[in-house]
Amino acid sequence: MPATEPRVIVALDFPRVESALDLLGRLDPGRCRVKIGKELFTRAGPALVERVVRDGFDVFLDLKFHDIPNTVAAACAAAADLGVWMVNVHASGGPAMLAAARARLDQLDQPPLLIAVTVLTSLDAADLAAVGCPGEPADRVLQLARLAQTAGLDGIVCSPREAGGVREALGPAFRLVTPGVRPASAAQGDQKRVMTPAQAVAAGADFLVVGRPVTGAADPMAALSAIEAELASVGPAGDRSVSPAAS
Ligand SMILES: O=C(O)c1cc(=O)[nH]c(=O)n1[C@@H]1O[C@H](COP(=O)(O)O)[C@@H](O)[C@H]1O
Repeated sequence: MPATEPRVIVALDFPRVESALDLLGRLDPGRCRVKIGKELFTRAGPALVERVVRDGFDVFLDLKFHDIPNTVAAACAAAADLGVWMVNVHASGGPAMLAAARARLDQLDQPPLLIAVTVLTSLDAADLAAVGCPGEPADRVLQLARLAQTAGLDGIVCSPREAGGVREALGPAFRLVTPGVRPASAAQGDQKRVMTPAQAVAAGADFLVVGRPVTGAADPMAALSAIEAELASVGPAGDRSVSPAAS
């Protein structure tokens, strides 16, 4: 992606809609993207998504669809109707579900980017074993990333720790969206597989999803600026000169 494209996606995870609107009013659509996830969507609904799109933001609608193929395909179409830039589904929904979502969005002139969540960044190897998937998160991420690429998805969500391996295996055009991003001074919270912003980009991440390090900071705009400054220090790393088709 071009080095000038905003890499940071601010996760608007707030218990009050007013708090999200307050931060949005201070953000610049040319500077960052925003993510509307389950918390804000459940409180404010599609009308808020449409409003944020109207305000000029690229919106990642993070509802992590995971259901039977027909239901997920229809939900993706509904998300696209809101004008969002990116939607996500769980890769573990399987090949037919991924293919159905892809086929449905392919009917549109300007579909949003379709991204598959691989292994949640809050899980480590012990958590995976507890749900019947023993092994290293990196191996499972790569397996699910291959599945997503084969089904024609535009990229995946993974932790920055797996970005390097996936990038090497699946090439420069496959979008890597990484939450689990923590500036060195930030609390890890419930995230188990994390890296700093600079490390994430150096590893090959295209987009960094950042929530609490910005939204929970005493001065969110200063926290965002510090992340941007850290990314600027990485230079052109990650600039693989691939233009996102749908951005
Ligand atoms: O799909 C996501 O965005 C996502 C996937 C994942 O594996 N881990 C993950 O943290 N996320 C989201 O990314 C955001 C991370 O927020 P912070 O941990 O506060 O930076 C949250 O909104 C999560 O819902």
